[in-house]
Amino acid sequence: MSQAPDFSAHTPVMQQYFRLKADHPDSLVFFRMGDFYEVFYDDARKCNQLLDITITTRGQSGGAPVVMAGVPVHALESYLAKLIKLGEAVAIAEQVGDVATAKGPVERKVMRIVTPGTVTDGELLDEKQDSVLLAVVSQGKTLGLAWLSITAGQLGLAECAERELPSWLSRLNPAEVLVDREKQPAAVLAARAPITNRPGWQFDSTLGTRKLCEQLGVASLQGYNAQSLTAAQAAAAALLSYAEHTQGRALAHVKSLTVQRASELLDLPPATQRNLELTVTLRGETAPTLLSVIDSCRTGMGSRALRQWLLYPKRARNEAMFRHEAIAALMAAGPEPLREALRHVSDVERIAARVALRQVRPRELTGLRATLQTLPELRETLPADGGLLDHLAEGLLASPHIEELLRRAIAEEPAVLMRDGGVIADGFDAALDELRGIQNNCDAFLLDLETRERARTGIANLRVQFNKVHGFYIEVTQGQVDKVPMDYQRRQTLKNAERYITPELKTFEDKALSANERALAREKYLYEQLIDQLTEELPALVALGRSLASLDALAALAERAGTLRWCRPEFVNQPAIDITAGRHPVVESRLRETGGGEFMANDCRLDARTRMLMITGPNMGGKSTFMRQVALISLLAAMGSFVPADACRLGPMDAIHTRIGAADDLANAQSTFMLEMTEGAAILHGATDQSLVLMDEIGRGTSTFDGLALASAIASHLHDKSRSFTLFATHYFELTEFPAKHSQAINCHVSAVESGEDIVFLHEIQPGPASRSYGVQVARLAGMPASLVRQARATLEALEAKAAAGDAQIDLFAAPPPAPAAATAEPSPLQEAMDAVDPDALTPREALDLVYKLKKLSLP
Ligand SMILES: Nc1ncnc2c1ncn2[C@@H]1O[C@H](COP(=O)(O)OP(=O)(O)OP(=O)(O)O)[C@@H](O)[C@H]1O
Repeated sequence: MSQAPDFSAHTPVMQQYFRLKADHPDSLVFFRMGDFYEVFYDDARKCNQLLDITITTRGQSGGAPVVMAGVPVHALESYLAKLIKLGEAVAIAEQVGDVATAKGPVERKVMRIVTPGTVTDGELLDEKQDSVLLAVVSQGKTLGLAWLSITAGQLGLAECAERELPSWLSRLNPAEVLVDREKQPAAVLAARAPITNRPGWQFDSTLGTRKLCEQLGVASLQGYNAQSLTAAQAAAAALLSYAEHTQGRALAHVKSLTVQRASELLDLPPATQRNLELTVTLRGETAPTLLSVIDSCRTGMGSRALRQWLLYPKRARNEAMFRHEAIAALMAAGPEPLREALRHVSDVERIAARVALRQVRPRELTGLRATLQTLPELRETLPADGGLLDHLAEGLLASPHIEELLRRAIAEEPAVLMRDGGVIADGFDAALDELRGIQNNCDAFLLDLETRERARTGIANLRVQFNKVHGFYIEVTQGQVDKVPMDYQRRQTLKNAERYITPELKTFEDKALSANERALAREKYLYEQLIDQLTEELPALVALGRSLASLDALAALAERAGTLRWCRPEFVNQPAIDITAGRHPVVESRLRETGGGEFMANDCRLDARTRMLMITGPNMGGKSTFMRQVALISLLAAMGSFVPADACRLGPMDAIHTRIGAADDLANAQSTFMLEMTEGAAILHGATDQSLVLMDEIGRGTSTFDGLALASAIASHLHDKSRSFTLFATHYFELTEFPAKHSQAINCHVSAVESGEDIVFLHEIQPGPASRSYGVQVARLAGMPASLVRQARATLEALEAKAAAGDAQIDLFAAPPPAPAAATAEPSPLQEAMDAVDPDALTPREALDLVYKLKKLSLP
């Protein structure tokens, strides 16, 4: 047994500090001392580095000076925001005892722990993005995932193989990841989030089932189809324990659970999310991205819903079709009245969470009240669509008496913080009104007393007054002091005046001051009671938040569809990507903003007979833009949005894979070419005949022949084996021969015309291969020196002449040569050992052992 540390050599306050710190070794402990939160020793040094606050030493404790730093109480939130961004956890210890009556140091307690994944303060949160806490645990070959957004009140569960984890991490974008201290899955390191170690015993399936059932108020997880997800349940156990631990209470508002199965979602691997710039640009900015173009939401919760729809599109298309129907109805009615009404709506989703955590502030409740008051008007603006809109309208009905309660209970314009009082409305509570009456009568009493005392003493300029430090007093100027009666007791002497108190005034003072204190205490009590009542209404509040969020997101999509002239996509059951006059939403809006000219719309026609487009044409011609726009249109349709096209018909789709050249992944020590091949390999393994694959200039990272050979082999694989819908952009002219031997591929090119020495891009996709690549012209456009361009042109002509006179072309697409025949009919020991290997199940150590073993077996 480990012994409790001995702090007896320290001062009583520091002993108290060390005890709290021992309970929170992984957090910075902010220790409230009067108007400051102090941090000590190593925490102080860390804060000094991270926050740039001054470090000092003061006094002595345990035989050494106390190293400390402090932040003022009023500035806490801004410091917390910085620390959370840096991935730190902070335990906040408040003074909970009575300073006046405490013997020894006043009692202190950690009241909340703020960590990146569990923050709930509006000031610390991104309005448009949920903060997600994720727990990951491995059970055999399966990883269990459980995640929670405390402010949205939503729990999620999933299970996956280790190699699928990066996809989940990029989708969930967690703010903090919990792992088993003893058994951290290696792939978790791919998360760009702080990792928090938790004890192994907390990752327990049985405990998880129990905690989930308790949380959701159900007897079994069968209703969620989650009863067999033991790994995910184990993760949920640790997740819920940690969330409760940081909040210091149960999470009453978390009542919804979503079980995500990768097989039900349109797969968007990390490379796709990155390359298509869905929520962040390749440079890491939040605009211009697909989300920034479609998000014209009026509320933060609307923006968050839209992000969710974008990143979790379903393969089954019924939900998306309901959204299309709702958008059509909103467009027919005009979405503006609804959007106007949404301007008066507060973030009900987050307010509900803060009610549940008992952190809700008075002004948030007036925001909620105003929202509830606009609901009737908002409902008026909703057209009926016989589906989703009608369903969402029902969600708005849920809470008539909450509005009534808030109207009666909370003042018109309450104080910002409860501690100042002035929050509860007059007329709500008789006892409070009476106490306030005493305070209000104060002025009348003082005036009356002043008149009486002036008459009694004959001092015409005598004044009865109050200040916070000295309380009530009667002030007499120095010249009149000799007229003061015997019962006046001196309270304070000033330069020009004396201040007195009388027994009558003292009695009044006691009554008034205690009334003030009692009124404040009464208000606090009433506020707590109000929160109790609101807690009872949480299911209605949560449902209201969801409905409003969805309505806002739909109204934004309707507004965008109208403003940007988007069309309603149609889903069909046959294989098809049939887009008429499609546009790239982000490039088009950038062109419009910068006055860069009109976007050239293009068609894309793929079906069971034509599955691959071999796209050629000059650099800068618009190949990447075209390919991306096909993917973005498919994704927008799947999430339930209208799409930037004149018409769009889409068959079933299970994934969007992209391989688009990016900068070297130096951080992971991978060369451009290695990355290209790794990503390419992942696509070839994953793509099916229902996948959309974008291949942009694959093979360019190596020598021409290597690159060409690989590119053609990859194209063949996609065409013959995967049979995916493939857009294949290339600079290898040789590949324009590909369609001649592959019946489901056709050539197309982006058009450009030469005018003199210059080149004009038309950005139009035309049938057939490009006639030339115009690389030299593009270099000229880019400002290469004229002499260099002349030299390049001469070299190019020489090369072309040589090629024309040369041998017949090699057949790039000939069937691959047969694999060398096996030496014997029996499999060799080496072959057998290889067959037994399951690469995904190996630890690095086992992999190394295996290499030794194989090496040995391969020796003659
Ligand atoms: N359809 C279009 N209408 C108008 N402008 C376009 C269109 N397509 C592309 N552009 C413009 O041309 C620029 C280059 O397009 P893009 O990057 O798609 O060319 P690319 O052929 O892929 O070039 P590279 O081969 O060098 O990668 C875009 O940034 C955009 O400004």
